[in-house]
Amino acid sequence: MIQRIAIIGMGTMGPGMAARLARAGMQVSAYDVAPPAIERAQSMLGVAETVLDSLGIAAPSTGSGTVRFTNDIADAISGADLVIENVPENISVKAEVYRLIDGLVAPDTIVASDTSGIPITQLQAHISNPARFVGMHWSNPPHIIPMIEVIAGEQTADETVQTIRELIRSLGLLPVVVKKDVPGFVENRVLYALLREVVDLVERGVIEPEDIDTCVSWGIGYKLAVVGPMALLDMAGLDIYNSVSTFLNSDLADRKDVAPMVGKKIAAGTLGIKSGEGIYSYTPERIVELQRERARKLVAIRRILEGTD
Ligand SMILES: NC(=O)C1=CN([C@@H]2O[C@H](COP(=O)(O)OP(=O)(O)OC[C@H]3O[C@@H](n4cnc5c(N)ncnc54)[C@H](O)[C@@H]3O)[C@@H](O)[C@H]2O)C=CC1
Ligand SMILES: Cc1ncc(C(=O)O)c(C(=O)O)c1O
Repeated sequence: MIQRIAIIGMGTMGPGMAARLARAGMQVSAYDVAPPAIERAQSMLGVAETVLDSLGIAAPSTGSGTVRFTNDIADAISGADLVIENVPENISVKAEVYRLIDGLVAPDTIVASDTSGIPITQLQAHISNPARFVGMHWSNPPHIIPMIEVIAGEQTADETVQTIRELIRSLGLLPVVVKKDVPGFVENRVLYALLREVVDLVERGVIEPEDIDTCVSWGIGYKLAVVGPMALLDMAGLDIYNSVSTFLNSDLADRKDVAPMVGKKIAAGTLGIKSGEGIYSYTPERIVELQRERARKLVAIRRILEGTD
């Protein structure tokens, strides 16, 4: 049974994951190579805990369920039943972390990666016990979004997939097992198809960013939270889908590279919220306000969808 979990990498995703796992009674140890990241993660943990309170996900009454920060990877991993690698989406950075983990874990410890879409088969080539290596892809913000993808690589044992699936279920979350180790898995294949199209539409001057956000959030986004895309096909009618696809599919964005608009913004140092400007501009006050407002709305919607409101 999984009780002790080490998270390696405490940037954007780590603190929310740690908070959520601790609420389920897990003993979490949290490590990052960068001391400022640990400092930031400590305050982000507090924010995530407040959101979990508002979701009604109470801390265990038994005194279990803690998050312990450490700047020593051996200390973080010692005694862990599960190690979740959560470092940047770069195969050589991840491989170097697996090399370190390899020398520290017990033979039966499961090592999971929160990769957004690097095939698990590629990642597990860098670890000496690939049968115990699995993809565990959380969605951002991880303390609020209940769905987690579970992905086996070619060498992952079925038992490893089942253990992680059961762990996610025991947290009260929704595991989705992806049956083939395709790049991007499923969530990001769907998201990136949408992102490629919206960036293309803005780049071609078809629509302004604010208007496409309204169109997607209040049109398909709002609807998809209630009616999944396969169910939506039935709601619209397969004959309609067939008619529209006949003229539309060949006109959809299909570029293989990344749109120039994105490269230009990155070259100018405008990366989004983290640099104060991206598609939109953000003041520090606006960032705090947006984070609060988004968490509040996501919590409210989730409670309604779960029927708890
Ligand atoms: N940002 C997002 O929306 C999502 C990201 N992911 C995936 O999760 C993983 C982490 O992503 P983020 O949290 O966004 O990245 P991030 O860049 O915000 O944080 C990564 C953290 O890893 C630390 N780090 C770097 N090298 C390290 C090492 N050798 N040992 C320990 N720590 C190290 C960095 O100091 C940083 O704090 C990536 O694989 C990413 O693709 C998955 C779901 C959503
Ligand atoms: C833009 C973007 N890219 C990747 C991910 C991910 O799931 O890995 C997300 C996310 O929201 O979680 C994302 O927004």
